[in-house]
Amino acid sequence: MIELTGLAKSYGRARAVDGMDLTIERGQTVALLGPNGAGKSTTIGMMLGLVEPDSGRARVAGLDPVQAVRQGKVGAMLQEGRLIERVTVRELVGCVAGTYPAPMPVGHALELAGLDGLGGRRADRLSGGQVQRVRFAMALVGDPELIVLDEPTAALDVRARQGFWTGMRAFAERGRTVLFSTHYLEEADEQADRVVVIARGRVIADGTSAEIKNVVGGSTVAVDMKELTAAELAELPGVVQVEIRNERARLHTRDADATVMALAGARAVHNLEVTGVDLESAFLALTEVA
Ligand SMILES: Nc1ncnc2c1ncn2[C@@H]1O[C@H](COP(=O)(O)OP(=O)(O)OP(=O)(O)O)[C@@H](O)[C@H]1O
Repeated sequence: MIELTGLAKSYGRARAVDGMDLTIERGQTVALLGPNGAGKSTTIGMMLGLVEPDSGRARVAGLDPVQAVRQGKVGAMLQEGRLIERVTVRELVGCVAGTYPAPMPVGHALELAGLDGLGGRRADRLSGGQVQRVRFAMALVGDPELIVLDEPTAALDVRARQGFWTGMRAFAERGRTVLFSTHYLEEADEQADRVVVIARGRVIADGTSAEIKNVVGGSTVAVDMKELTAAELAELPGVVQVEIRNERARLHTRDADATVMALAGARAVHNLEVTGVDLESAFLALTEVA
């Protein structure tokens, strides 16, 4: 659905996107995760044909991004953009629907975006969170093959955020492709099939959130020390570091399953505890070393 090859864009001396290669299959929900200034918005801008790359190529649904947008294959929700004044929410969303070849009924888009009851409200008399939902309805009303959302939940409170993701999942379940950028690691973890971490304009990690966690720290396996010495524990499969405190060993491992199996083989499982690295630590470690 999306194919970026060697995509690059600089603003003066700042290299916003620095040779981005990324392929996203149809039907995937992908999070683009990265710190401020990582290049997420610039990448999205190039995918939508809004930003001209210096080099490399972006293809969307096999087309040049501008063509893909013109043919109604893409819906987008960008970070800024005021709504047109003096029209109702339903009129506004209906107007956007009219620019797509096969839109969904406006009422359905309003429902997915959590706007039922607000269709008759003037678009310039809404709260920040409601505006955000109207922009979501505008992005999905065309029933596009791909929806691209740049930090979609930035202005939403916890409840509105939950509502937003319910609507987004319902949309994704129609077999649609979703790409969203976020700083919220929990969102990437919970909502995406795949997490692409970018820093300094490059992809630095790409996989399921479980895989991303594994790349960095894997897990910690703790056991009471009995049968094995510290040196023997350090030799177990997956183990990268051993800490011993009060007769208890904490093994940092890249493969908790293999480590635990080996411990079991040595009959050295006593008070076993396995903890995973959370995505937050994985993300920080990745973006620091990038
Ligand atoms: N129009 C512009 N003019 C000059 N520099 C820009 C412009 N847009 C982006 N940049 C620079 O390019 C880099 C990448 O910015 P971009 O907005 O793509 O990152 P981002 O990951 O979306 O950040 P954020 O999470 O803060 O929105 C930053 O260093 C930014 O200052």
